[in-house]
Amino acid sequence: MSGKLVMGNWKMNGRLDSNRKLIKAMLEDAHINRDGVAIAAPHAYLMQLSDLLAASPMAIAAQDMSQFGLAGAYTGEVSAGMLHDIGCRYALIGHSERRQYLSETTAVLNQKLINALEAGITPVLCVGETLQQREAGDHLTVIRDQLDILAQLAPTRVIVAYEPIWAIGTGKVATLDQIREMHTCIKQHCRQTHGGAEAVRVLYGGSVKADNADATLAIDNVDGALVGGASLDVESFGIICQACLATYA
Ligand SMILES: O=C[C@H](O)COP(=O)(O)O
Repeated sequence: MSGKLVMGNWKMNGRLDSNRKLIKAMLEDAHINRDGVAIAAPHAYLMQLSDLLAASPMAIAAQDMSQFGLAGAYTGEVSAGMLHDIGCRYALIGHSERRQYLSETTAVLNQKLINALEAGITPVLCVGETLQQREAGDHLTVIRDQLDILAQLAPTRVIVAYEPIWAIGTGKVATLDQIREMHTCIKQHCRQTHGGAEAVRVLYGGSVKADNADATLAIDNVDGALVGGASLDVESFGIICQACLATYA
């Protein structure tokens, strides 16, 4: 898919009934019900979304996957192969909330990236700095270190999501200059480490809302958005999806 991608990350939210109502409303909005829009739902609801979206060009995404292989004695784990089997096109890898609460290491994330690619799923590697790292002037170094995991992988099959941790869920969206600087850094680093700058798509995430989507998505090197809270509200999400279409040259 060329063009800009909007991915709604429901995080740990949803119930069968409310999912049905939300997806029904999304299917009735032409700005949402189209190619280039994906929903990352909790594992428990991915099969429901696969069924509800069976006739839609919208994609489903996983919020994580097992570091372990295709099958085996790994109680509670969900493998990349299983996620592909139920129709997942994308999977978030290393979201900052998982790095924070579940202490995901670089080695674990590297294995998850490999598992995703081997299963035919496009991984979305989430990177971002803390406010303390930014205030110390370390934000570029932190992101470059997080990107090094991609050095051995095919750049055309990986998406990066830049999410300043201090902007997630806070309503404090990064400034246009901050976003421009970080997205440019990510593409330059990818060009230097594995010659894939043009191929690597970079999404922005961190308090993307209806009232800031136009400006955010119009920035060079912003190839789409990873939307948390606003993806649970069909009106807001529709405006963000519309902004994505409008800013795609
Ligand atoms: O995955 C989504 C990001 O964590 C952003 O979440 P947010 O839009 O609620 O700030």
